Amino acid sequence: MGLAGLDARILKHSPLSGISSASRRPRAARLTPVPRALLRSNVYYSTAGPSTLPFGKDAQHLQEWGPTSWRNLEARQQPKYPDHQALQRVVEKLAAKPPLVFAGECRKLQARLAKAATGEAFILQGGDCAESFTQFSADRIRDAFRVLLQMSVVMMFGGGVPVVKIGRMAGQFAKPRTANTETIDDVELPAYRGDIINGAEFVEDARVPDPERLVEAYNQSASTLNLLRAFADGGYADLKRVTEWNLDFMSKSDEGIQYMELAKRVDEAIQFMEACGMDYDTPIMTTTEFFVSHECLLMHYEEALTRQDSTTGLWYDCSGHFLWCGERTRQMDGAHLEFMRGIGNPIGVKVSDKMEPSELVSLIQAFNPENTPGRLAVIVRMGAAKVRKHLPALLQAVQASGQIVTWVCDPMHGNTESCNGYKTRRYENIRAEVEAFFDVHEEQGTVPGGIHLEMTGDNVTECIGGGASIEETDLSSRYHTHCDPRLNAEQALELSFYVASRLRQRKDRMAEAARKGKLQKLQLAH
Ligand SMILES: O=C[C@H](O)[C@H](O)COP(=O)(O)O
Ligand SMILES: C=C(OP(=O)(O)O)C(=O)O
Repeated sequence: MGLAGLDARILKHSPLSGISSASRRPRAARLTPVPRALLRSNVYYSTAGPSTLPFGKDAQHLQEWGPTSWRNLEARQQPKYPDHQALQRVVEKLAAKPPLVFAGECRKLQARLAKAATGEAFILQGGDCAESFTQFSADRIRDAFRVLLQMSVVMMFGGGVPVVKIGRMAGQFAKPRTANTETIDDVELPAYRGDIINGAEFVEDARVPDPERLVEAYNQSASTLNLLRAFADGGYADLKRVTEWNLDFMSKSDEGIQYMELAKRVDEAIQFMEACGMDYDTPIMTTTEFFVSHECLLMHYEEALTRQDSTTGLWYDCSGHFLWCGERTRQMDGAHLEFMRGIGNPIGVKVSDKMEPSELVSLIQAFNPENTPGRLAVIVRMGAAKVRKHLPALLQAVQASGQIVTWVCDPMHGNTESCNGYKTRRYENIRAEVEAFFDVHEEQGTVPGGIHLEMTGDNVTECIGGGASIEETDLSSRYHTHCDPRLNAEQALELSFYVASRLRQRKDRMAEAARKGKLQKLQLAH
């Protein structure tokens, strides 16, 4: 968003055909105040920049592609709707609705992701595991947005790089499941697959997939986006409000206090720059860019929101700026890959330890045949120990093939465990995976480009540990997620301080390498 310089294209509706049947942790390193870095870190946001096209209009792979070509292939993790005509009516209705995002915004995000691939920016992607109809409220959206803003300030100020903010919001409704059914007390029902598909209550009626839910998800996404755009552009994200973003329940926590110290330094830096004569009232300082993303899972929803950009002729899935392909649906011959390879949005693919290096190279080739920087993020989710074991070979294979991708760490999905009947994750394991991710990149000379988190601005007790000291026995107290456990605001902020310290180290190393390179050149010249 950050609509300054927004290149809003007029989009044509796609010619859709009918539906086929078918305890305390060690503190992060102290951060040094670097006012100039803060200001510099925003510089490239001031211009729209070149619009990176994901592929040429006549790209070979687009010849046989269309928004419906996925239907010829197996689509995993799809609901079985009892009434296909009802589904068809809903898809036609959605196809006539306005796009939620614009092609120009997607291209802008792609340019940001390209920066993250080379270490000139860092991605912060976060939000609910699954958005819910019943928990939808303006306050919850504001609180999630606010924590993401706080985290980005910590990472920008501490790490000295621009942070690209992407919410798992405004469309993150559909969930892939390990099992098709759920059994409680000998009663077996279809699994809950996200509010866009069926209801979470453990009763038979709720679990029947209902196509009308696609419309409700679209409407909720439109309202969420509307609010997010207002927060991003309407004064809430003004850097002068940096000290006001702390959530009330965090004001006395270690993370809240550490954040306030940092925020005051940012505030002083702004005052200093103003005293120097800087004109504060520019969009760079008073607004922010914010993008939205979700898993590209429910194919009929994605197809219905796919539109052709009239200026470039390319197709964009206008349900969100960034879409990712999940670990369970990334088969080379599957419908999800087929659909995603043709859309112009920047995309991601989740990768576990099951991925072989050669398979990853083929997958990247399929998703990004023209090797466009920023087009593809590889989101690694393996668990800390597995990252150290398996990631080096993946990095080496991709490097050897010359492929440009943005490497992102999802430290949530490889660390899920069961405790007292709850699905949970331990903060220490999450942090260990982030640490391993940075370490391995450092060893391999590659670039850690971002972090992907299931998190919330709420004071929930779903993940164990961290400075918040949530214990196993606390899980029952505020466990609100409909699917997977999320970091609460305090835990998420704590993690951002750790990431900031690693970004700072990375920046210092890059500066040192550049200095040595210059010195070497000078020595060679004499
Ligand atoms: O969020 C991701 C998946 O939907 C989730 O981890 C699957 O969980 P399950 O193994 O309980 O189905
Ligand atoms: C399902 C998800 O992830 P994965 O595909 O990595 O399991 C998710 O991010 O919600």
